[in-house]
Amino acid sequence: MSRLELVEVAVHLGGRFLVEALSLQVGAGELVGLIGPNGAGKSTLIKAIAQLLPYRGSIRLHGDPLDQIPARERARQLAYLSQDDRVQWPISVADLVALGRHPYRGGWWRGAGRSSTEDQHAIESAMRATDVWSLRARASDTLSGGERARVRLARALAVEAPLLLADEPVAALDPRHQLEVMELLRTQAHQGASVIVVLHDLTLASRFCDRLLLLHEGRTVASGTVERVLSADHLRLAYGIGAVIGEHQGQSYIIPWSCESLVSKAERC
Ligand SMILES: Nc1ncnc2c1ncn2[C@@H]1O[C@H](COP(=O)(O)OP(=O)(O)OP(=O)(O)O)[C@@H](O)[C@H]1O
Repeated sequence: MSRLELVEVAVHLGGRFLVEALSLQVGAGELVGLIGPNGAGKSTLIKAIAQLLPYRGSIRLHGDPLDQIPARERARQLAYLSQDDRVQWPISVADLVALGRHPYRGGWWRGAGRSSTEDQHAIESAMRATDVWSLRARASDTLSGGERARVRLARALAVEAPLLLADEPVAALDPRHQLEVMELLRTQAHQGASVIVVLHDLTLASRFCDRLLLLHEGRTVASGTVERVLSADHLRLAYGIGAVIGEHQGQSYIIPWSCESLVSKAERC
């Protein structure tokens, strides 16, 4: 059984379908890349899986409908890294990352403030893995964009959830940190997590993901292996680009090269 199973998922908002008839299975140990142009529905789909948007169809985790899993249990099972990187208050980096352990703590009447040895271990190892340990005493609202992105990823990793949903975790990062974060996500998967990552960098998607789902206008254009999804035809269809697709050390790299005429919805159907 797949750990996460989406069947015919649709999100209808603002009078139109933002995601339509989308099915996907993600197993334990898989890193799945969600790609597609701006407005394709990637964040909408991730938010629906995270139960932050109403949807039709079925989303199951370990065979159970996600919307019926009690909120606290769901918060332990599913870590969500949103695209929105605003930090509104001067919370310390360590305290922000520690919020990832909130689902493991009791309510205020059971000593909510106390963190266990496991909590402290999870927080420290997430901060070290994302290279933010040295920032732990800093106020989060004074960080650079890339530092903030890594702190937010640390918070998601601190949950130690079997399902990790990461919406554009490398968008603000320099090339070295991009590679490090992708390695980290792959390590999470190798250690047994199911990871879905939204990416715009097609080479990172190709190098690190086990499978890809290419969305356009809320629909699946292609799904499956990197080779199958990242074809010249699919890139032209979804993004309206011509791309240089090459190979280095046995892996593909993709350089967006030219703007091609966009294929209209009517032509695609
Ligand atoms: N709450 C909403 N109500 C109406 N329309 C929405 C809502 N949220 C998103 N949309 C629209 O749905 C479409 C898909 O948005 P979404 O954020 O999922 O795209 P995306 O693929 O993540 O894009 P990007 O790469 O730009 O982040 C967009 O056209 C967006 O304007």
